[in-house]
Amino acid sequence: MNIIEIKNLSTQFGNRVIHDNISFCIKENEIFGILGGSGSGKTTIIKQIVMLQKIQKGQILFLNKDILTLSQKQAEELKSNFSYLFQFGALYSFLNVIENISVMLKEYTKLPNSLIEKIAYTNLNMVGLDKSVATLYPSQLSGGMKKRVALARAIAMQPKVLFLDEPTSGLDPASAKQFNKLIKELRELLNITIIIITHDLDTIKTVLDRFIIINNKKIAFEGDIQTALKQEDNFIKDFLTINKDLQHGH
Ligand SMILES: Nc1ncnc2c1ncn2[C@@H]1O[C@H](COP(=O)(O)OP(=O)(O)OP(=O)(O)O)[C@@H](O)[C@H]1O
Repeated sequence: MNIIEIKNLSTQFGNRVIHDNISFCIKENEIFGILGGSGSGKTTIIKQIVMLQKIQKGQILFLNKDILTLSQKQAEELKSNFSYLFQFGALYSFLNVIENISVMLKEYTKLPNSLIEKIAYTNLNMVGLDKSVATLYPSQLSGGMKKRVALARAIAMQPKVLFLDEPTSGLDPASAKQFNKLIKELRELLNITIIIITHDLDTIKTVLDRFIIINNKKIAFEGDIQTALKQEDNFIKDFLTINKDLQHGH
């Protein structure tokens, strides 16, 4: 079952064409990657899916419904299905860990504080952090811990679709590997669809079920890593440059 379908999407800014008639589907419960060079329009697609950026030409369907035909109320409801972990998704420095995780719940739900706190602690646990960090402030956390807290905040509202923009950037290789493992565990635990923008070959190899590579305004590749590695296309080969590493599985 497709959760999101992009059909014949074309986008240009001024006279600069970013996407030229691109189409692809994201299946429910998969971990899907959007890959491509800098400026290839990865973020723009995500912004269009979550209705932060206007669709200029083409269609985007969410669970078979054209998002351009939604009423204001339906659009708001749709948006509540989405959650993000932005690349520089900063935590509020003046709030401690548990308060950071609770922010959205406090703002957008009418749940009693005691329940919000329980949910926040559950989410803290889900991202692999001990409750002893609950009262620490962001400045007291490592980069990997900050990412985990931001992830806990992103899943607190129980989204159907989670968007991760370069989730492992800035992490050392070991922390990045652990974070990748966590992403897969969360998909199982929460039964959600995860859409990732990434350049991290370990993420591409071990986390993504399928991905697209955008090049020169078009989709240069759509499929899984095994299929990608068999492509003769030079651009795809170059894109997966460290493919020795990929093929040998370490
Ligand atoms: N609202 C906008 N108005 C004008 N130009 C824009 C707008 N949004 C994006 N662009 C341009 O469109 C191109 C694609 O941007 P986008 O952020 O989607 O790329 P990206 O693939 O996510 O890049 P990166 O990997 O560097 O984050 C860029 O050249 C950007 O400057």
